[in-house]
Amino acid sequence: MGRTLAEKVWEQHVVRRAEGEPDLLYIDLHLVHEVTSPQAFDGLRLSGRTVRRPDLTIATEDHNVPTVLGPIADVVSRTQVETLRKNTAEFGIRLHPMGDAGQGVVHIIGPQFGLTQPGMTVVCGDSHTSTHGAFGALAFGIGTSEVEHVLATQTLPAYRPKTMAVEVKGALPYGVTAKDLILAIIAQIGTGGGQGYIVEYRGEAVRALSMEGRMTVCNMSIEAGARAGMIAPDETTFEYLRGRPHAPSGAAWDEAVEYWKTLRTDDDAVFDKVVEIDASTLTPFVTWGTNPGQGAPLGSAVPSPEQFADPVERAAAERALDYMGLSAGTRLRDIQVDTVFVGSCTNGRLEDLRAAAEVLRGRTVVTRTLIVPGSMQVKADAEAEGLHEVFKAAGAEWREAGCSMCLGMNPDTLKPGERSASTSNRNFEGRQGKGGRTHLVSPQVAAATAVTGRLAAPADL
Ligand SMILES: CC(C)[C@H](C(=O)O)[C@@H](O)C(=O)O
Ligand code: SF4
Repeated sequence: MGRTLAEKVWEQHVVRRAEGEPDLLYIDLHLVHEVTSPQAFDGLRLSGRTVRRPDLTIATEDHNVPTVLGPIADVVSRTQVETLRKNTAEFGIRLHPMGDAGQGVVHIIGPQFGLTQPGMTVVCGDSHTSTHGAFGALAFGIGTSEVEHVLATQTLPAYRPKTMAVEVKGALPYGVTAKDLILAIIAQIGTGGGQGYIVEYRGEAVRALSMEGRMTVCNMSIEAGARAGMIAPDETTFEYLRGRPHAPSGAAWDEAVEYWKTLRTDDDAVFDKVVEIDASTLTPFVTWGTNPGQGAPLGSAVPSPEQFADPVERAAAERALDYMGLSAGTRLRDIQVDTVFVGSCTNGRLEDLRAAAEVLRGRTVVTRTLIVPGSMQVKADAEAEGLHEVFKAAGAEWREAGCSMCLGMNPDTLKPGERSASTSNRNFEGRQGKGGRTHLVSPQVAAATAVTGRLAAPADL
């Protein structure tokens, strides 16, 4: 019987298998940031161990960094960052600190450097590691004790998840983006729908996505509860990787591409579960609730909890409406926001900033609008194209790279009761600051919303 992409990459990395035990997987790339690594390094020190492969380990400062130049005011944040600096120096790990040209959100810099490659196993103490699956890598988030295990041994014990295919038929209509697609997928399968599975996104609409769009989709796999998300590598992948600092070159490149081409699900392979979605029916999608599955087309209204047959979902909707300060039947386009955030590892890449700039060019924002590049390289690239001038002329704030308002671990937060349209991936209660209310949207919708002050698509302008 044929094998799925996930099975192929998994099998390629098993270094030890025993009945009734998790497989021991070899890890090709270990990404590290300041939040989930301190105890892991402490553990190494306590047991007198070293880092097995510092050359396969790379660290960056992203969650706690302010996005305006200057020192870190918050003591906890500053300590985390200083601790990462000490740890990486002591254990010989490459670090991209604040202000460094290579610094950025961990899931943006891996692909940007060409470190993330098809067929690899990639881990990080961070749930959105699933982003790297866009390259046909098997990439997942791990806990702090697992971070320690990988640092010490470059391996990870893991049980093999089941496989799920998300078949996206048809083509995305004009103006409908990768973000809308993944929000629609999560609304369909639910935040627990992917639990226990590695999801492979397939089909015409997925093949048509750019690498950046594919990363947006895979990034949010975790929001459907999946262990990982993957997309088979193809010409789009190879073109993205060609010439990047860590991509193979010369004869090694040709060899790598030959191998990468084998990384696809065999025609006779069987998935444990198959979900279908028709891309041609989709429109811009936004969330109204407090989990990423509580979303709906922008053209619809806030649902009434009674619409949910499942009692758990109904109760969740009730609570969400209460927290969000929304009432059933309100048109989503009538929801007024006071803050717009374009950024994060979901939508903080150059293509996202271009999309936002296209909408904001020659227009003026009426909300507080933060445009935060996902990395310093993205910032440099955007500035080389003059995008920062477009943002500034529109009245938006152009910031330094970091996780920023994706989560309240740095100075960029919402105040209680404030409402944002955010290109990030989580709309949990308090995620962007205590009492803050988050609507997840695409960069295009974010920019249009900044112009009108209400949830809007570019076509509304
Ligand atoms: C802080 C970190 C552990 C966390 C994660 O695991 O995803 C963060 O990146 C997030 O997006 O919530
Ligand atoms: S940008 Fe957001 S989702 Fe991504 S790593 Fe940072 S906090 Fe997590």
